[in-house]
Amino acid sequence: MNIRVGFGFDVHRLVEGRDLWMGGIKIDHALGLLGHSDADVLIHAICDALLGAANMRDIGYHFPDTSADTLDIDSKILLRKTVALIATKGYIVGNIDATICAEHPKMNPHIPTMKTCLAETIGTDEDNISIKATTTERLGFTGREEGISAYATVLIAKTS
Ligand SMILES: Nc1ccn([C@@H]2O[C@H](COP(=O)(O)O)[C@@H](O)[C@H]2O)c(=O)n1
Ligand SMILES: C[C@@]1(CO)OP(=O)(O)OP(=O)(O)OC[C@H]1O
Repeated sequence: MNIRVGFGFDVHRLVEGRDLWMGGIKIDHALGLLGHSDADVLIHAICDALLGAANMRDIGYHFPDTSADTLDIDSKILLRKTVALIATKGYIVGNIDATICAEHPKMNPHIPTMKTCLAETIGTDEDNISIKATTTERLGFTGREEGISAYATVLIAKTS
């Protein structure tokens, strides 16, 4: 079996007047992430990791932030399209391990729902999706609550 690893990283700025989308779900919070899309930073990191694993460039290459087609788009659509892109090279998602860096809100209560949502979106078992969260101990831009970042590592596999 041909397996490959990929890594993704993304950052979005926290602002007033936007919804906070994370891992495909809307989380109740005073601030939301700014972006051309819904700015779901976790999904964007996962898309980049999948594309990197398949050596297929990155999310902005396939879904430009200059396009009207991606304005305010639900990032679950981008994730579904990314899974379809790697499938053109014969790859399926093996497993995903991701970390969200956010001072607030607490992600832990939402992680089971995010896992269910992402597993459905990708078409894989929930056990293949690990999501973790950490503060940065009030240090840096995430610690000052100016933004949220996310990291993702993935394994993809070609079964034939
Ligand atoms: N936005 C966050 C950040 C952290 N968590 C959970 O709290 C634990 C402790 O965080 P530290 O940054 O102090 O290590 C962490 O391991 C997570 O379980 C969270 O849910 N949401
Ligand atoms: C997702 C896209 C496309 O809507 O835009 P943003 O929501 O701004 O997100 P980013 O992580 O900067 O990169 C990729 C983009 O092209």
